[in-house]
Amino acid sequence: MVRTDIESVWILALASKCRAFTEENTAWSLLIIAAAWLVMTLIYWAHPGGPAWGKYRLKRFLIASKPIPGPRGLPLIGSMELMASSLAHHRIAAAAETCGAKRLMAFSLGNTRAIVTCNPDVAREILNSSVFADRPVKESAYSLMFNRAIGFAPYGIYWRTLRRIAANHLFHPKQIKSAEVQRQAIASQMVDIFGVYRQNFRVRDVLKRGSLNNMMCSIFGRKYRLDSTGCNINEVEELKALVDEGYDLLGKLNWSDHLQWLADFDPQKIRFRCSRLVPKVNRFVTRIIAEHRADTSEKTRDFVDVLLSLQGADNLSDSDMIAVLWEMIFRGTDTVAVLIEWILARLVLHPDIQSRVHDELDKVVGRSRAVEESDIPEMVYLPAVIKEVLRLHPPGPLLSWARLAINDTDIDGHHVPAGTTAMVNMWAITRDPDVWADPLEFMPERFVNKEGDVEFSVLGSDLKLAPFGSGRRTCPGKNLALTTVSFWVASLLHEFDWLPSDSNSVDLSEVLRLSCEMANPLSVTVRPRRGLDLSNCGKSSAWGTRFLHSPANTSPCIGPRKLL
Ligand code: HEM
Repeated sequence: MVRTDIESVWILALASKCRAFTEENTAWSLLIIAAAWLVMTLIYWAHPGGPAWGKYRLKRFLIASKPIPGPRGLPLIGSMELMASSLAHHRIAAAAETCGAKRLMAFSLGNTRAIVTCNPDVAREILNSSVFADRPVKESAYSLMFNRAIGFAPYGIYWRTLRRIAANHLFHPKQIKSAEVQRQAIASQMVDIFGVYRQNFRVRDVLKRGSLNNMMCSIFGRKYRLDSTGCNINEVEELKALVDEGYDLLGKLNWSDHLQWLADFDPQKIRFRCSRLVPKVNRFVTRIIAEHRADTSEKTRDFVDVLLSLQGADNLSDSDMIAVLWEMIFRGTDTVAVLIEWILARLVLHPDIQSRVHDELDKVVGRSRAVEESDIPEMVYLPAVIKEVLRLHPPGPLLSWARLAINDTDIDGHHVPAGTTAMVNMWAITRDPDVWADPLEFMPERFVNKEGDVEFSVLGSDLKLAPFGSGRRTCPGKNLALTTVSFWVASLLHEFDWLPSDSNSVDLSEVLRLSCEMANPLSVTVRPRRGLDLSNCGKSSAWGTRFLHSPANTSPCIGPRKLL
């Protein structure tokens, strides 16, 4: 230390003697440094794909090898505007078209190198490659502890253990089947609520609440009624607020993730909001875990019980358990509700298709009873409708969360370095006329098999339509999601004719948050098909109005549903 100080003094003394540090020299030096920096910034930026790609390739002298085509964007920040949009999937598709890079496009998000494909063959190469088994972790995901949950956990033993536990318990076909009773109860409550309200109402809040209650029951063993009656009302409201806030934070493009020099300033207040949310989530989930530990009675096992019973290497710390449980609530809630809203919107918009679903329900179920889950495998047209909606309105148009290259690799003949973020634009693939005939037409028939045809699977084997992703990190909740969506849609369709509301026609505009939702929530009128007796519910109850237009906070009168 002393030596360094003495050396510095000598250098300064010499420099002053040499007159190297005159004001003029310093100004020139700064100017030269600034000019050099500007030139380098422009050189990096001039590279196809923008500054992050230019920096990587020029520093490694990869000038001769074929670059991946892509937009340059702006110096320093690259193409942040592509992802900052609420229609990122549209913008990326348009940019790929413009650059002639539908197979593979490179772009820069600040310092982050990204690639995206709008082609099913290249999508398969990316998603099924072991190199892309990791995920880029956003600051918000770290702050919300999601790096310890399945979706953001780094590829490795911990992630594999979590997937195995979830597959053996939460997503096991037996477990999915055993939750049928709860799905039935929620479907019945939804029918009651829609039957009360009947005219010109929004479906979204009820669907989201139903979906949340369903996950709360499977994960935490908590049974809430959709009308929020009883002492749980505060807990439901608290939970909903926590989920909404987390959803908003994870769905935002955080500029600090890609421009590290911004991180200290937290310009979008994302770190600040995460730091306020985490203790609330911890308190909420810790309370439920403690109640499970204290409860020694015989009851149906939920996912908390499963995690608490794990022994040896599988045993999770409390904080890891909180992350895993919280993620499941999170992932399982909105995706399902968003998809059902799109399905209902399409059926309102296409009454001819709706009446074909009704005909099928009448044939398979008959009007004398409600739908049961065992009816669904007998149906052909309803699954085709659901697939067609997944094609035109995939809830994760960019497959929700991107993948990260663990090692250097080659994709579609191009060198892709480790640390590159990879995305699949499933929305663009499913609307590509080279992949689907009449891609913009809503035609469920395309999924109705003719004699001898193999049924089209949306579970990830065919990348022409893989709304749940594919490969190692494919969605583990896909069977649970499809079971829930099919049953609830069948129940809602069996009970009602779905018509547009008087004031709002169906608007198919989209907004991409964490999932891709209808920008203008669906508003409908329903007409009972099976003669529901809802007389004891009071059609104009104040509750009905409040629940369907704002968060529920009063106790409604929901009577038992009777068949006339
Ligand atoms: C319509 C409903 C759903 C859709 C469209 C959907 C879609 C997706 C997609 C596209 C991915 C990324 C896959 C990939 O990278 O290849 C994903 C991952 C995931 N999903 Fe789903 N999902 C749905 C429902 C659910 C449900 C109900 C759950 C759980 C309760 C769930 C839990 C997860 C988890 C934990 C991951 C991360 C997997 C990993 O990284 O290993 N999802 N989902």
